[in-house]
Amino acid sequence: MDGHIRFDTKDCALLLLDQRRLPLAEETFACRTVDDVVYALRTMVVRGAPAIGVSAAYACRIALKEALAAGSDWAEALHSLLDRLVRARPTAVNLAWAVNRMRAAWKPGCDPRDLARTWEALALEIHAEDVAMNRAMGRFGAELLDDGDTVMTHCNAGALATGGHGTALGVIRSAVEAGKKISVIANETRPFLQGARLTAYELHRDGIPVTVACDNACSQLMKTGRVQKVVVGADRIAANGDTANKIGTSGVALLARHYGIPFYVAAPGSTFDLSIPDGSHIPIEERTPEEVTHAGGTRVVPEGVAVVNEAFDVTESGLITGIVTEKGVIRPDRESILRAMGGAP
Ligand SMILES: CSC[C@H]1O[C@H](OP(=O)(O)O)[C@H](O)[C@@H]1O
Repeated sequence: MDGHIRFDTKDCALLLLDQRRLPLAEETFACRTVDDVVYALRTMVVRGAPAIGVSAAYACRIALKEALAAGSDWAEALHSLLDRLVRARPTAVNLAWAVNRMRAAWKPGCDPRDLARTWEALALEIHAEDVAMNRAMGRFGAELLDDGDTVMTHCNAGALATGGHGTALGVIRSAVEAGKKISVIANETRPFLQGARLTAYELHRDGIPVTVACDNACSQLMKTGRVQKVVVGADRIAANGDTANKIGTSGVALLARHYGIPFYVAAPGSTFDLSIPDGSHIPIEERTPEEVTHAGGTRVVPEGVAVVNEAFDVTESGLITGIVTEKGVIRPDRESILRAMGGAP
């Protein structure tokens, strides 16, 4: 699964596989303005913390083209456009991480043509790095899985959520590549159904056995011995290991602890936010009520009834068995994280 995030240099366009349409249709959504990219991020044409970061890196090149239309004030206009990209989604730290990395490569007073070349190369580098990190993570994580395991996942932390290969699904793919027989239970993950639509789509294409389960089946599946491991992705990991991920993840972690099932988080270094001491500081995105009031375009909640649609929750580090990173599997505690991630900012 690759090619879901592409940049057309000639057209200066970010080409995205439209994840809102999967699994029924494989359609490309073309972004030629920052407005297009912000729309794509907010409506989850592209989603998944690392994929959001990679897309934003390419989008900086679009922002530069747009800013140059402002003439002599192009630098000020560009900073404003980059700020709009960062504000598109608040929880996944990879978005700000990628844009900040692009900004750091922008030498004040440089010729915009040089900046365009620098940014195009850097965005490609960020994309390639993400895939390489996922493969390194996969190798480390695959050692945690045993032949014959059924692994529960939540949401989609696959190739579609990253630059390629995936984080949680990257661990599973690498275990299969190493010859282990792995099956997956993919929690459907209401309300956007990333598990039912995207994880199932990815693994079915790969020939990896996958069963979709209702989110509320989790306890029953664990209690009856049908889950040996849990591996999930992450959107932001605080310095103490508290981890923000798709809503419902903390409940899965609590149930895994109750039933004595190892619970792993797989995430690259770009997902760690060492500037915050614990998960209470992680902003939680509130999404549109329509994602809850409607299913498949049909209203399922009576008009006038309130809904809550927080897109993420935070799993306390004490519920996490280990964090799989490109640098190895680390304990979810401040000392281990700072040692692995090179110290506090
Ligand atoms: C590879 S981590 C992907 C991470 O992002 C997802 O959120 P969303 O689909 O809203 O972007 C979910 O939390 C995944 O675990």
